[in-house]
Amino acid sequence: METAVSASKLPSILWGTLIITGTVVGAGMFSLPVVMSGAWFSWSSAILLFTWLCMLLSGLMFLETSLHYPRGAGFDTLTRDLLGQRWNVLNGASILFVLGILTYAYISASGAILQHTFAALALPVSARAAGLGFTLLVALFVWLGTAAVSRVTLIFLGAKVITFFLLFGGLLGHVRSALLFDVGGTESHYLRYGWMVIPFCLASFGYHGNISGLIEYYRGEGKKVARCLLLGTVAALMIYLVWIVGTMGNIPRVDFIAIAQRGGNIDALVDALGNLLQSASLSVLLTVFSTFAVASSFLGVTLGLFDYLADLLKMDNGATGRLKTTVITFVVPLSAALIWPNGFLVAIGYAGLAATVWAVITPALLVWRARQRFPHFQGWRLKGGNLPVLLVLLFAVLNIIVSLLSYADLLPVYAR
Ligand SMILES: N[C@@H](Cc1ccccc1)C(=O)O
Repeated sequence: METAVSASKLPSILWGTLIITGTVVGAGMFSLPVVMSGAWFSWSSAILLFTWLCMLLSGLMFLETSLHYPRGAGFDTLTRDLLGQRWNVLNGASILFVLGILTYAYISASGAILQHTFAALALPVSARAAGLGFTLLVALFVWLGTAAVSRVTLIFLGAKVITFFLLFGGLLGHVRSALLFDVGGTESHYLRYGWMVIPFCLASFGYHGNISGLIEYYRGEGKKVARCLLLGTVAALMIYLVWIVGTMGNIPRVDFIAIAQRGGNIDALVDALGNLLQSASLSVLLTVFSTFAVASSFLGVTLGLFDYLADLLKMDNGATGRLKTTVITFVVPLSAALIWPNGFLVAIGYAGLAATVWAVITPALLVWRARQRFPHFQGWRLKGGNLPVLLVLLFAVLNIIVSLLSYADLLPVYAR
């Protein structure tokens, strides 16, 4: 028995770290340079760092709560048991909304980036047609199932990582510190543009749907999972910092106004960078990187939405059942993308607001209730008592206020 246990060793924390980094880094990243252009580099980095801390803490709170329950128990079980059915319905609705609006964002992003790629190959297609075609392809993989998706995702993820390093090696070499610190800028107010950045940073650090899976993967070993959350989010933070240094150190702040006017979508950003770099190989890399980056996260999020809907609607897992679920998964986001192809930035902002419920408030409330209900727990615990819980709740309130003010047009916007 002893040998059997030690023979099946737990997987290395490297894999868990990769899973977390893979989920965290996605569409949100492409919204950052544009929405951060008002607050610019220094303030935006500070806001990014603060958001990272709060999102890591909320993830650890969800982890601590999960350890009181059988392995595999997810948001639904925990929330219903500790916070009641009413909050559980609200929480479920916010999960569904975030996955749905992210699917929309990916369709609009993939249309724009593929149109750009085809144009570079002298093949004119419309963004709508490209988005539609690509979405049907993704839908096919989702219909085929998790095994197909995980293989394709692995290939895309590999391509994404390799092109990221090649590209940013190149981009960082071109960074000019005068641009990064906006030395010649005519405006000295940066912080007032910082508020509206917060929900976008929140969306960019969302990963909380993957924690239950990871607990199962490490067979309830809380300390290992906590390490993966820490390392995985730190890796994402590093990637984001390199990304904003690479973009803000190459594109002058004023140029972002024109990028935002083109809908703030990825193609406009890629265009601006490509023009400034004057390097054909870097432009190609940039296009390849953005295509793979969008494709890999697109598959991950839509598979999440598919599973969630299949479970919610109790759909069967046969070919016809899966086909029905696939249609339900894509029909609303795809129709929205065909009607409004330029809503990428707006969608990420809404995702940030909705994710505040399930990725920030719910984990804080869960851990607070769980500590009352199981006061003598011996397993892994987040240190610091109520202080982190309070910090995370304050962060949630700040996000809600900022989002509402922003929708009421009461916050200064630099580029729109
Ligand atoms: N962090 C992901 C989005 C996401 C949000 C919330 C949960 C899961 C994923 C991105 O940047 O695209």
